[in-house]
Amino acid sequence: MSARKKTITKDIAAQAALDAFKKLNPAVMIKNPVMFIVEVGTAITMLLSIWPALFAADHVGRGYNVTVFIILLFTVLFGNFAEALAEGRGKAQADTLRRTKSETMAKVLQQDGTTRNVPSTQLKKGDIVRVDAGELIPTDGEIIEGLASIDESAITGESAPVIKEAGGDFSSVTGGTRVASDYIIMKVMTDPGESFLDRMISLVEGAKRQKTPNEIALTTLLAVLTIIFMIVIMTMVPMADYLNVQLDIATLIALLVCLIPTTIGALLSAIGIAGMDRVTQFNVLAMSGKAVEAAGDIDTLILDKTGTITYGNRMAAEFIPVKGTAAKEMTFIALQASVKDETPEGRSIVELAKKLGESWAENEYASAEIVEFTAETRMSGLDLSNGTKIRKGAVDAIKKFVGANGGSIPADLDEITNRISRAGGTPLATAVNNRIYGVIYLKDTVKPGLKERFAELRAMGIKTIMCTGDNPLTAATIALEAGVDDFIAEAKPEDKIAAIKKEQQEGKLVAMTGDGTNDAPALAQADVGLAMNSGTMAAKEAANMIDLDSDPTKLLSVVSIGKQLLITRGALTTFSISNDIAKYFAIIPAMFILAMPQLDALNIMNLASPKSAILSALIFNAIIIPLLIPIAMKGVKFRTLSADRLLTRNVLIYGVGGIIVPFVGIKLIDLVLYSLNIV
Ligand SMILES: Nc1ncnc2c1ncn2[C@@H]1O[C@H](COP(=O)(O)OP(=O)(O)OP(=O)(O)O)[C@@H](O)[C@H]1O
Ligand SMILES: [K+]
Ligand SMILES: [Mg+2]
Repeated sequence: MSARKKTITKDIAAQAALDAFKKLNPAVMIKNPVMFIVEVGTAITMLLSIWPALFAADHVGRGYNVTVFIILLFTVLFGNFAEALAEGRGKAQADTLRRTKSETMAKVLQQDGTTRNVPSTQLKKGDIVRVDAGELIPTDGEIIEGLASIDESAITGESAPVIKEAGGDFSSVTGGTRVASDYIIMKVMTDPGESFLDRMISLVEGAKRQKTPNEIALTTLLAVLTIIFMIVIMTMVPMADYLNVQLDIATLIALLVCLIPTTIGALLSAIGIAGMDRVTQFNVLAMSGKAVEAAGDIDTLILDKTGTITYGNRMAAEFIPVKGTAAKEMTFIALQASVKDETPEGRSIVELAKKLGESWAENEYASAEIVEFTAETRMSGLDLSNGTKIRKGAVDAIKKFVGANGGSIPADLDEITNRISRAGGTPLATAVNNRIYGVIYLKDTVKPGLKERFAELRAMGIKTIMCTGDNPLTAATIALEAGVDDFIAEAKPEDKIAAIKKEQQEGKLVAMTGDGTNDAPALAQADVGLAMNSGTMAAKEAANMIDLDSDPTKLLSVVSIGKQLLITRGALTTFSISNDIAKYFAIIPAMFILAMPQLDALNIMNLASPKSAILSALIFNAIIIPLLIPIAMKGVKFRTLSADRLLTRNVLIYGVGGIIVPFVGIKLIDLVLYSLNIV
């Protein structure tokens, strides 16, 4: 958990206070129907403050109109302030990010091998750029040559540099980060204005924030309630006439505002923005509020193994020949199968072979055809010009390859593979044409602390499934070590999608975390796709969330925040509506008591006067908004309880509380107004 960004500062609060006035613009307010009605009421009472007899004969006086106008104005401003405050931290963060986006000169490689200086803002997709130690990476791209340590602190806030290299899942670099040592040659992958940093800025700033389907539904419901109460208030006019109770326009407006759900109306968008902001504080970029909400309802989490559950730096640890093959021969074949393999696995095999004394001439394999690794074939290797096919890859894939060439499977192959797999390693079988020579042992490390966090997810009722291209035995070992509930082995990209679709068809919401290009389609299919920042560009583009710290258990925090967001919205809606009901019973008896003494039984509040009842309720209605801002921003306290118990608890606290609090609050305000001789 990171608490590296400061919460609300004085600057943010001051800016929010200013923005609260700017947001009075009716064109902006109309998006929030409840508060728009309050604003219209504010405008009408403003007119009445100037011309008390504008619409009807005046019998309340200017002072009363002015009072109602001021309270209404504050009601609207408080709501705007809540929203502006929620936006504040993101805006401040966007400013900081913008500063890192300083224009740099990029060294673009020309056809003839020389470089030409081009401003970073003019780089286009496909340009090849050289970046040396100490220089800023001008824009997003993929390393095509070199290995360098990159300082990504400008984006992740993490000061320890990360190693990035050509080939494999760690080749993507982000504009605005810095090459700390060595150099890289990179291929530009984004056009101007569409870089990760650009997207990040507009995200934290909330520039493209859209209402989530849940928010739209709730806004509609609140609008309907508002219309119903408008009708209720209008029917009150003839009733009051009949009873000889004089109801003036300011009072009717005040009554309406007290009864419509202004509390949730004022806080609704702040709750959503604050939720997204809280996700950002955990160093996760959420592309939409919808994704955060979906995270709150996740049933199943599908994780990719390599690079997500494990660190993903699978290194060759040992070459194990099958019986009848000499160790030296096995090493040589492993080397041949990997000389042109640019993945980290391939390079680590070459390294190990070198360490074991193998060497080869500069252009020994110049005429050989490279067979690149794909997640589909799960093999890689070389086709020599004499027709010899050298391969290494997943054991089942190599078995099929050798079988297709008429070869047989060595008797001890399975035993060797099982030994590696049981240790959690990845076995790569090596073969030439129809003969298997042995197995390469790739070692990887499970990230620490996963077991505890997966246990927490289980306690929330979320099932974790690891999905890997590796063999079932390795998968089982790693699954056990990491503590996931289930695993799918020998999975090709389409199997990952199928796994997600299967869960979705059962009506479940599915989250997926992954880092590789082969994970991209699955990340897009999932309801919540969380890509590791360490991963490929394709994964990051397909996902709707990116974890800047590349920690798969971060999803746990995101799930908590999502749940908290949904609960907070539910709790404050409950509170708001029960508040309004309570206000109804507080005001109406007080208003009609003179005309209908029978109402005295209902007049439990015993307020000073009908006027005091109205003003006290209206003041309470206004100040409850800023009082609830902290809850809207931080979210209601959230514990890992079952959904049922959470619901009961919240209905009790916010429903019953919502009825009691206004009675106490209104009575107190009434006493104050009375003692100050205001009413
Ligand atoms: N460079 C390579 N050459 C040949 N075979 C490889 C290479 N890298 C991986 N493999 C084999 O292909 C399998 C699938 O690899 P892939 O990277 O698609 O999935 P994975 O990383 O094992 O699983 P995950 O989806 O968890 O990341 C690996 O388990 C391994 O057996
Ligand atoms: K209200
Ligand atoms: Mg992978």
